Amino acid sequence: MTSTTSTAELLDPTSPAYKKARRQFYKATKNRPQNVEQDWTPFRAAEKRFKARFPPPDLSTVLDLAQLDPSRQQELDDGVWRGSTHSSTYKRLEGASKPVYVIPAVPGLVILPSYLNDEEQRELVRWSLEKQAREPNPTNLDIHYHLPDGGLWNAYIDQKSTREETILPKALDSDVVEERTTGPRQLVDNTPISVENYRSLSETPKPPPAPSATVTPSSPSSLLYKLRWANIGWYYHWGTKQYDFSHGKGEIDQRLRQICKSAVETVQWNEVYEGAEAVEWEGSDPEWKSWGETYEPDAGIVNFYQSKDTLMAHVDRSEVCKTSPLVSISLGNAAVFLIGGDTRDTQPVSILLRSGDVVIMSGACRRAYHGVPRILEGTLPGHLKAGAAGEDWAPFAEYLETTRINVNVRQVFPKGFKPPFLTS
Ligand SMILES: O=C(O)CCC(=O)C(=O)O
Ligand SMILES: [Fe+2]
Repeated sequence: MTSTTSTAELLDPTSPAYKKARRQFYKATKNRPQNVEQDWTPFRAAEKRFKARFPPPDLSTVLDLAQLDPSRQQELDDGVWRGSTHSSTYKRLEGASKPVYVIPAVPGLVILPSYLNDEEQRELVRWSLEKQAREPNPTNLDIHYHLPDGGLWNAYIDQKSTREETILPKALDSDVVEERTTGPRQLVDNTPISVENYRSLSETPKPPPAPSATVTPSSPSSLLYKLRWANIGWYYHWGTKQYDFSHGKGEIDQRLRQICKSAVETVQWNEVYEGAEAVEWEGSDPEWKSWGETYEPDAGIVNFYQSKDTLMAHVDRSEVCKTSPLVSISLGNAAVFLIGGDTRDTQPVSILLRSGDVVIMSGACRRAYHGVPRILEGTLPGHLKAGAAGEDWAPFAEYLETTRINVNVRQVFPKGFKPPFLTS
C-alpha cells in the first residue's frame, strides 16, 4: 500500500486500490499448495486471517470496546476500521471508578479501555521516544549501530533542520558479526522460569548479541523507522529469552510505575477472581488479594510497530512471578490483539486495542499464547495528530502516523526480593 492509499479505499471492493490488492493476491498465491490451511492451529489460522492484505480482514469478530463509549465516536469514525461488541462475551465490572471489562473465556484478562487520557497518551509517547529508546536501555538498533549518546530520537530532532550525521554500523569495528537484520523479533523456545530453576537458568551463558554484517550506514530519520524495541528495568537477553541479572537492576521510571500501579489498583480483583477456578493459587490466601500492596513492576519492553509489523504468538514466561499482573499500554495506531490459552490449539479471542487502552494479563492468562497480527493503519486518533498540541508535538505526530507503541510492563520478582547472587 502506498501512503496515498487510504484505508477506506482499501476496504471498498470497487476502488482501484482494492482491485490492485486482489491482483497481487492472486499472483502471490497461485502456486500455493492446496490444503495448507488444514494444518494450521486455530491460533495460526487467526493470525493468517488478520495479517492478510487481501482480502482485507473482516473485523466483525474483533471485540471493540471503544464502541461502548460515546466520547470515542469521532475516533471510530475517523479510523474506518471497526470491530464489534457482539463477538466475544465480555463483562463490565461493577465497582470500579473507570470502565473495566473481563472476558470470561480468558480468565485473568482485564481490559481498561481509554484508561489514559489524551495528555497522558502524549506524555507516554514522548517518554518512550525521548527517554526509553536510548542508553542505558538496550534497543534492537544498538546491537548493530553506534547510536548517538543522546539517543536516536533526540539526534533526529536536533538534525531535522540541518544535515543529518551518518550513524555507523558496529560490524565495521567488530570481528564477531552475525547475519541478522533489524527485522521482527525472533522466536526462541525458552524454558519457563520458576522459583525453583531461576538460579540455574541465570547461570546459562548469555553472550552479547553480535552485530549484523549486512547493515549499512544510516541517517537518524531512516533508522527511526527500524526501531522495534527498548528494554526497561531488569536486563533482558533476547538470545536466550531470559533475564540477565548480572547487569543489575535498571530503575523503572516513577511515572510509569505510578500509572501501572494505579491501573492494578483500579481493578476490583475479587470480581475478576471470585468463583474462578482456572488458577490454582499457591498457599491458603490467593495472591490477587494483596496485589494492591505487592504488585511492583521491575522490567518491561517498549515495542515500536510500523504498519506492516506483526508480533507472532508467544508466551512471556521469563518472569519468576508467573501470575502477577502484566500491564500493557497501547499508544498511537490501533491493533488486533489475539489471546488464547496454554497452546496454539485454543481458539484465541480477538480484541481491537486503541490508543490509551490498557490490558492487564494476570493469573492463568499470564502464560497464555498471545500476539499482534495486525496494526490497523490510518487509526491515529485526532488528539495525537499534528496540531493537537503545541508546535513541538508535530514530529511525534508525524512519526506516529505509521506507528503503534506498546509499553509492556512486568514483575519479574516478588516485591522486595533480592536475588541472593546479586552483590550490589
Ligand atoms: O503489543 C502488544 O500489545 C503486546 C506486546 C507483547 O505481547 C510483548 O511485548 O510481549
Ligand atoms: Fe507478550
